[in-house]
Amino acid sequence: KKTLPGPWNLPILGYLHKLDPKSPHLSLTKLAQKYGPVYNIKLGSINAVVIADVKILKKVLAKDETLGRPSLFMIDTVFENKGLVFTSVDLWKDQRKFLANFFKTAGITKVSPNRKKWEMLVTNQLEKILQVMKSQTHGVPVNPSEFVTQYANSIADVLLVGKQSSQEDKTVTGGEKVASVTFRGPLNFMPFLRVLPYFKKTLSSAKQSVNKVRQNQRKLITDYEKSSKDGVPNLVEMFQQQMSHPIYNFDQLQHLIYDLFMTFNEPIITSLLWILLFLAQYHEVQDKVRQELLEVSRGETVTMDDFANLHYTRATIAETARIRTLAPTGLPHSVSETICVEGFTIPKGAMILPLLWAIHMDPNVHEKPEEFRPGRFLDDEGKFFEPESFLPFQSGKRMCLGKEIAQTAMSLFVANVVKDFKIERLDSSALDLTGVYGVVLVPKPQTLIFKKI
Ligand code: HEM
Repeated sequence: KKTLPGPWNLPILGYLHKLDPKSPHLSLTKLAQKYGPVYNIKLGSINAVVIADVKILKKVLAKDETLGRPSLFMIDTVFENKGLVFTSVDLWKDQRKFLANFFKTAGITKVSPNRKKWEMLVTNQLEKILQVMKSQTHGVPVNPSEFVTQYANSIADVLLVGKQSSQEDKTVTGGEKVASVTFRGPLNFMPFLRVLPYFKKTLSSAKQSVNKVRQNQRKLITDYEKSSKDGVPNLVEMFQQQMSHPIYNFDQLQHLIYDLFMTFNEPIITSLLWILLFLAQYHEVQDKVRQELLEVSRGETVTMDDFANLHYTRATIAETARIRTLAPTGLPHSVSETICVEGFTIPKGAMILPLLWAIHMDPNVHEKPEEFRPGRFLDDEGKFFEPESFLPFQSGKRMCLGKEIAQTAMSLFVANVVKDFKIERLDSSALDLTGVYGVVLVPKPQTLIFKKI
C-alpha cells in the first residue's frame, strides 16, 4: 500500500490559493508531473484525489464505490440532489435507467429501430440552420456561436419537450450562466464563507437565476407536445407515462429537464465552436476533410451511414476533442468506501478528480501533444481508431450519457457545413485558440467567414 503523495496544504485553504483560477487544469497537470499520476490535494475542506493516468482512472471509475458525486455546497444548493447529473446513487440508478430507455426509444443508440427517425430530426434542424447560414453570411464575418447555439437549442427543444421554444423562453438555456456560478468559486470548497456579504450575494443571485430558469421550464413542460412530426418521442411525454410512481413527480421532471438542457447544449455548442476555429486555423486539414466528404457523399447531404468511410473527418473531430478537452478536470466522483487501486489507497469520503487534460496532453502517450494532428487517430491503413488514452466522455457506469447524441449532432453539423462552406479567418493573423475555464473549456468569442462553395 502506498500513501498518496501530494503538495503541502494550508490549514483552511488547502492548496486552493496556489491553483491558477483561470486555468486550474494546468496547475493540476504541473502537480501531476511532480507528484505522479495519482496524488492527494486539499481544496478548502474537500479532500481530493487527482488522477492523471488513463488506466488507473478507468479502474477507479469501474468500481461501485465511486459511483456517487461529492457533496459540494453550491451544487447541493442548486441541484438539491434531484435530476440526474448530481444525484446520489439510489435516485441516479433509477433515473439513468429511465433515460437510457428513453434514448433507446427515441432512436439514440447504435442499434435502435428508430435510429433513422432520430437522424432525421437532427438533419431537419440542420437544414434550417444551413438555410439561415446561406442566406445570411455571403462572406460577411459572423460569430459562429449564433448558428451553433440555434442548432443545439433546436434539437434539445424537440427531444426534450417536443417543440421549439419561443425566443422569450430562451432563458431556459441561461442555465449555463447558473452552471458557471455553481461550479466555480470558493463556496463549494469553503462553505463557511457564505456568512460574508459578498458570498451571500453570490448565493442569492445564483438562486434567483435558477428560479428564473425553472419558471420558464415549467411553462415549457406544461406546453409540451406529443411525439414530434419525425415520430421521435420526447422526454416529457415519456416521463408523464411513469407518473404513477412516486419518484416521477413534477419537481423531479423539472430537475431532469434542467440537467439535460445543461448537459446537451453547452458541450455541443462548445465542441462545435472549437472544431470550426481549428478548421479555420488549419486550412490544410479543412481542405482534406472537404475532399474526403465530397468523395464519400458525392455532393449529397452527408448521413451517419457515410461516417463508416469518413475516417479523416472523424479523426479531425476527435483530435479537436483531445487538444481542447471539453471538461479538462472532468466531472468529480465521490468515494463511498475506501478502495485500493494499483497499490494506492483512496480513502472513503475523498473526491475523485479525473484530470482528463493531463491524459490528453501527456507527451509520453500523444507525441507532441500541443500540435493539432488528426493523423494520430488513423491507423496504418488510414482507418479511424480511438487510442485508449482518449477519454473525453470519462468511463464506467456513470460515463457521459450523451455520447451517441453528441456524436450524431456534431458529426452531421461538421460534415455538412464543411461540404457547403469554406471557413476562413478574417485575416492572416492566428486565431486565439486558448480557452476560458469554467469546468467546460470555452473558446474566446471570435469572428469567422463562411464562404458558400
Ligand atoms: C462533446 C460532447 C460531450 C462531452 C465531451 C461530454 C462529457 C461528459 C463527461 C466527461 C461527463 C462526466 C461522466 C462521469 O461523471 O463519469 C458527462 C456526463 C454526462 N453527460 Fe456528457 N458530454 C458531452 C455531451 C453530452 C450530451 C450531448 C448530452 C445529452 C444529454 C450529455 C449528457 C450527459 C449526462 C446526462 C451526464 C451525467 C451522467 C451521470 O451522472 O450519470 N453529454 N459528459
